Amino acid sequence: MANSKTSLILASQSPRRQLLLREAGYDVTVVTPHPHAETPPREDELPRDSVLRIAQEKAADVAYRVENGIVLAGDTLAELNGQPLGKPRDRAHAGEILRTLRGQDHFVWSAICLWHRPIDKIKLDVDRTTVKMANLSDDQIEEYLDSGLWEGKAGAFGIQDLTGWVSIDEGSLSNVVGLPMELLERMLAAMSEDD
Ligand SMILES: Cc1cn([C@H]2C[C@H](O)[C@@H](COP(=O)(O)OP(=O)(O)OP(=O)(O)O)O2)c(=O)[nH]c1=O
Repeated sequence: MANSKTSLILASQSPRRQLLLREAGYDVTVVTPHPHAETPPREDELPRDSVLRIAQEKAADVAYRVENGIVLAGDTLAELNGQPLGKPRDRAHAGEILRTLRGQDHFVWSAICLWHRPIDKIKLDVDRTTVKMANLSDDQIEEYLDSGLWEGKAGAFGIQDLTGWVSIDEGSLSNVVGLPMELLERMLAAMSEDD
């Protein structure tokens, strides 16, 4: 269970992952993975497999720089009809993604990799949430693009920014924000049971 004594080394520059962990009472130290640690989703790879692979790449990059403790890395992608939707390149790309997603049920996948140093025990798992985006008007999309809040977010949106416009059909909210907290608790429990 999460408690104030659980210490994690967060292999992520994501402020949202950090906040979710701190709000849940974890003691967090951040060590950012090198940008080259992560290789982008491949064309022949399912979104589920991409997030699992990339979460492990980020964890590995930090694990080799840490002597002791549990390293945590995550990765998040949206998926529409089998196609991965990552972070937008720029405003125009964000608009294109949002026009594709509006009115659609789609998935958000987040993977977690836990890497226990120095024994190098690794746990890797993934969660999926089904998300519905309202049929946003062009004006609503422009308003959101003007806010700049789409930057750095998979699927070009933050469910936390679009209250009332995006809802969850099934699954975890924290998974959409980038770190499925329920899955994390189960993985940490499984890791300590193995000891
Ligand atoms: C779909 C969705 C994504 N996101 C965010 C979560 C992730 O931070 C981001 C996807 O990018 P990621 O590559 O998973 O993570 P990151 O680049 O932010 O951080 P790092 O690689 O250092 O771990 O999109 C939201 O905040 N809200 C949402 O509704």
